[in-house]
Amino acid sequence: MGIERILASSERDFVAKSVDYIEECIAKHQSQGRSTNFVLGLSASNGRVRRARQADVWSTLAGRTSIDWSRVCVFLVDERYGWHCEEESNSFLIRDTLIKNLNRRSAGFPESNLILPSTGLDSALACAEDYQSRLCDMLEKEHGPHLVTIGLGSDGHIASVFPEWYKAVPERWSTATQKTRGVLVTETSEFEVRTRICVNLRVIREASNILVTLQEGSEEAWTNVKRSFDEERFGEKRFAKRAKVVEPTGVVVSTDGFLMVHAKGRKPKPAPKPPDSPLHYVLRYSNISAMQLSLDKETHYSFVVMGAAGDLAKKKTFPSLFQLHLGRLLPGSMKIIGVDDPKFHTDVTSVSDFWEKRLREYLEKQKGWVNEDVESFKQRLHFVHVQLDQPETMSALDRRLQELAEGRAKEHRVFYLALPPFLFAQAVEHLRERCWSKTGWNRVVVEKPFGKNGAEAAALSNSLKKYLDEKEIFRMDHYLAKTLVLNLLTLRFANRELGHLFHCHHVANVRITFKEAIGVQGRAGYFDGYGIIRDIMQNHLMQVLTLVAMEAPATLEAEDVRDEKVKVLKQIRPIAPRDCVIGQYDGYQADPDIQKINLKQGYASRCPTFAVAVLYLDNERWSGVPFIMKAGKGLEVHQTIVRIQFKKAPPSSLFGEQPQNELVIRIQPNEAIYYKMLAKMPGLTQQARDVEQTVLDLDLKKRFELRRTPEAYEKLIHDVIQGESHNFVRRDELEQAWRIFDPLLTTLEKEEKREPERYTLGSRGPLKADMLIDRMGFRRYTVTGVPGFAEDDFD
Ligand SMILES: NC(=O)C1=CN([C@@H]2O[C@H](COP(=O)(O)OP(=O)(O)OC[C@H]3O[C@@H](n4cnc5c(N)ncnc54)[C@H](OP(=O)(O)O)[C@@H]3O)[C@@H](O)[C@H]2O)C=CC1
Ligand SMILES: O=C1O[C@H](COP(=O)(O)O)[C@@H](O)[C@H](O)[C@H]1O
Repeated sequence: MGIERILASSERDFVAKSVDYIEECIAKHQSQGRSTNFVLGLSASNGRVRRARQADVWSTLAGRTSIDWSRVCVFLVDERYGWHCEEESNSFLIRDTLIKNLNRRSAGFPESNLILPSTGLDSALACAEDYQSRLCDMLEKEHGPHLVTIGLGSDGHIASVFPEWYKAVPERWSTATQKTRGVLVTETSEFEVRTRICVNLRVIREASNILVTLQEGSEEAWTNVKRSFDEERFGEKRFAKRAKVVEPTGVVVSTDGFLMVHAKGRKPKPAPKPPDSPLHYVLRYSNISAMQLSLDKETHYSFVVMGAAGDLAKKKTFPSLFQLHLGRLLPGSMKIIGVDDPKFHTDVTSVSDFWEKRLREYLEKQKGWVNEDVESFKQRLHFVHVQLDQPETMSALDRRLQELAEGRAKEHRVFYLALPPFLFAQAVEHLRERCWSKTGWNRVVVEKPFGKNGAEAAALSNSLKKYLDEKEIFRMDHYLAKTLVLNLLTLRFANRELGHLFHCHHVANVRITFKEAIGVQGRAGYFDGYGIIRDIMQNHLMQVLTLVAMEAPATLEAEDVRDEKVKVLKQIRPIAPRDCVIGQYDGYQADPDIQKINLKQGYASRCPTFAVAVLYLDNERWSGVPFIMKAGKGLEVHQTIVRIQFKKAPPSSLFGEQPQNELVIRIQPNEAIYYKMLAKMPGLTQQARDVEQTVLDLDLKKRFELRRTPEAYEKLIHDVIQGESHNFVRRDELEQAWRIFDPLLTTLEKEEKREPERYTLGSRGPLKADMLIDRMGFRRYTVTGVPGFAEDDFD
């Protein structure tokens, strides 16, 4: 009886050490040439963070090839009963991780060796009885369990034996500790699923090995179990005497961070009353290995959000940080510090204001968390006031960050500027002078807009350059982290044959289209100063175009990818004003913010909420192929699509007049790649008329069984912390993008003062835009392959 304690220094280490432990137990059993199967009892955890950790352990375990999986039986230590969402059950988690991965690599695990409760049965009792009979037969036959994994809860519970449940009714404790193996129906008010199916403590304590994971929040429960256990075994005096050199449980610290057990002692006396944790009871009979995630004592991370009380921070930055927290993707020792100026946001004066008035609404909208997840996220959060016109407040921020680092040797800092661009330079100057870590790296994230034209962007870059090295600047364009934008290089260069189709030999035109159904509500003030060309085309769509058109980079390293992007950008001609149509939706002028602007400037806003522009690349690959960019707000749908329309076969070719093939990459919503191509319809004849356009379809959600695709902001924030800069915009990319758009913007705004075409809110945009697209040679084929044109069916 005793405890071996295993300390893991990071999430990755936790998973590796847990899997190593389980693998070792199984390998030892199997190498002894026993005739019985190894019986592994698994329990899941509550809360998204812990379940994600569990899922990682089980998926990784499935990859261990030293295990003979045909000789392993797996059962569930506990399950939620009456949970109507199947995906949240523990059985689903096992199937979705361990079993799925074992099957994927044909590891020979027999389905009959998986024993799970049937929660579809009519009552919890019937479920428990049924499970007990199947489980106990297996345990009897295999002389198991050989290993049981359990977590310790903050209330001291293990598996689904909750102190509140057995303390409420005295007989329940004897049921939980009955002399024969059994399955219980228990209850908890702690978690969203109250009724539980759980093996009794006899099953757990009979296991040859028990692995207890001590998760966030269970430290106190763990200390209490140890204390009362030691008092029972050694008495208080012995406890005090031994405490100096050896932990009271008999645990000796070894230099590699593992704690080894040398517990010896008397026979335990039966507990007079139910203990505060069932773990106490199990400990009296079993050897236990306790796995604990300990915080990194060397390195501290601060993620500082400047402008934390603003719109971007609450809508994008903090929800993404929360998701990363839920996915265990933030370093354990990372603190998140919201920083704002009390002059601008007088309602936020403390961290609790910040939580209540800014974050709560947006974070609680996210799915799949439980209170523990929110509480552990809150532990990371701090709020500090800084006034950029009072630099000493920046020094106070520095002192606060040092305090939070608690004397760790290395301190890394991310400064995320969720600020208007006119404040970037001032903020960076003060940060660099007063708030720069001297013991670790510093990174600054800036958000678009990067100026209103090339000259402004260059001035901004120059002022940042005064204080920062280019590798310390992370210019964010969130389109670069959308799942299918990230996929573009893979699609083109991993599929070599497909890559060859991206060439003027085959392509008639390329369309890159962004449509938003909403207008500029709430952002009119900002938007009117920029317009759709600067807001969407010059950055987001230009980045997409670059990835569609560029040559293969030498490697996937950041600088190689960005070098190649700059190369193709340099080959793009500035847009000719005749190749552009702009529009504004009806009702834009009625926005109260726009009316104020109109009054001030003395004329009705000419800001485009819609634009189509045609770009040409002067290089071997793309010569003569029009790239048609379209972006609009207040349109008929919300979607972003890249459509590569291939050349038409000659009229007298084998199959006559046929629609053009298209490769479509739907970036959002519902990420998909589909290829509209020709096929012969089933039937006896084989004529040109039997050919029809059909679709080869890759729906990413269905194909990869994705339950949730990460938000682009999550990916980019994670990249910043990792120091991965390939999805951020380099200064020269930005300069090139402005070179392409600057002449067009000058002509539209200063020379022609062009009035935008009006279009109905919720329509496809102005007719003139379709006429331009038609002139560029794009032909629309309906789903059945019939050509169509806007004039015929304009809505
Ligand atoms: N995996 C999947 O999920 C798949 C889904 N589909 C769905 O099937 C439907 C048809 O797909 P698809 O054939 O690719 O796309 P559409 O027929 O919807 O659009 C094809 C092209 O025609 C243009 N267009 C549409 N309406 C008009 C119009 N009235 N006048 C002029 N041009 C027009 C569009 O341009 P513009 O962008 O300017 O409107 C677009 O570029 C879509 O809803 C698509 O999502 C199809 C295949 C696979
Ligand atoms: O950067 C911007 O992007 C959003 C659209 O982003 P998405 O990820 O929802 O496609 C747009 O609404 C906004 O005007 C623009 O500034």
